[in-house]
Amino acid sequence: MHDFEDVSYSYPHGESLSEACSACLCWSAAAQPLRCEGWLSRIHSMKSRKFSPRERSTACFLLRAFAQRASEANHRHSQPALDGEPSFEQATAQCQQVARSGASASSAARIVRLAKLQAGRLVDEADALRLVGAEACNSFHLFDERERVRGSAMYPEAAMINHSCLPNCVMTAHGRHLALESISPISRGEELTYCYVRSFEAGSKETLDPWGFECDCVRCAGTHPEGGEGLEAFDAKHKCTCGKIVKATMARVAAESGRCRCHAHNTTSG
Ligand SMILES: C[S@@+](CC[C@H](N)C(=O)[O-])C[C@H]1O[C@@H](n2cnc3c(N)ncnc32)[C@H](O)[C@@H]1O
Repeated sequence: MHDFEDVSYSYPHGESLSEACSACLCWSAAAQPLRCEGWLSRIHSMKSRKFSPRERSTACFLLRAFAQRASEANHRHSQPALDGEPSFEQATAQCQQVARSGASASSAARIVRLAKLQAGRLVDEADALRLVGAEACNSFHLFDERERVRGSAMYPEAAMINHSCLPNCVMTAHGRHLALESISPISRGEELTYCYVRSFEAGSKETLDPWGFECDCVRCAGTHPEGGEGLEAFDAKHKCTCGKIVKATMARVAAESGRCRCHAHNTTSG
């Protein structure tokens, strides 16, 4: 098991994956925010209500990203703060405080307003959308023992690993640790891949649709050297009854007992 200790960004109190995102802002399925038309007006309309931890963390992430960007680009740094608005440093500190303590409706609204203001001044809308998408696309959910999402974390090394519908690894979360385990022999120099989606429907374009990229893996490109038979053999060996791609032993146990063990496996403490 490999521990990715460098958790550079995390936020507590995530919400259940099964809940639909109320504002289409930040959703586990990555690139969804990128497609959200009129994102800035949506964030604006959030002023009127208390917003969820997921939404809050997106706003916080944006502010931090903008703050970092500003400190890297000195000429931008010289822009004066808008009347009555805090500096980047103050805004970032506020964000962190809100993220730590949980936001009241008014401070949440303020953070959102700040994010919108800073976004408007420092990055264009496309850039802001790209940032939100990148955050969602590159972070991993942390699950509790009942497989509810309790948070998300950015693991920079793990974020470099591409998806495949015919992967040679599986990624599992053990508390705050991610484990990347091989499920088939891997040649030297061969790319490591795992399947991004938890319930995998072979050949279904919709499965990956929310991620916003077109998969070019061997299965999707139709270039498996053994053709359909090779794919069927892989699925028979590695597809759990729940649809997830797992280690062969787990798929076998699920097939024999009729009971999926993915949940237990995912929540085993590392
Ligand atoms: C978590 S990142 C993986 C690392 C990324 N390839 C990089 O170089 O930073 C996810 C992004 O990688 C690309 N990607 C991952 N798997 C892919 C696949 N099977 N086919 C095409 N693009 C893929 C997509 O652009 C996706 O949004």
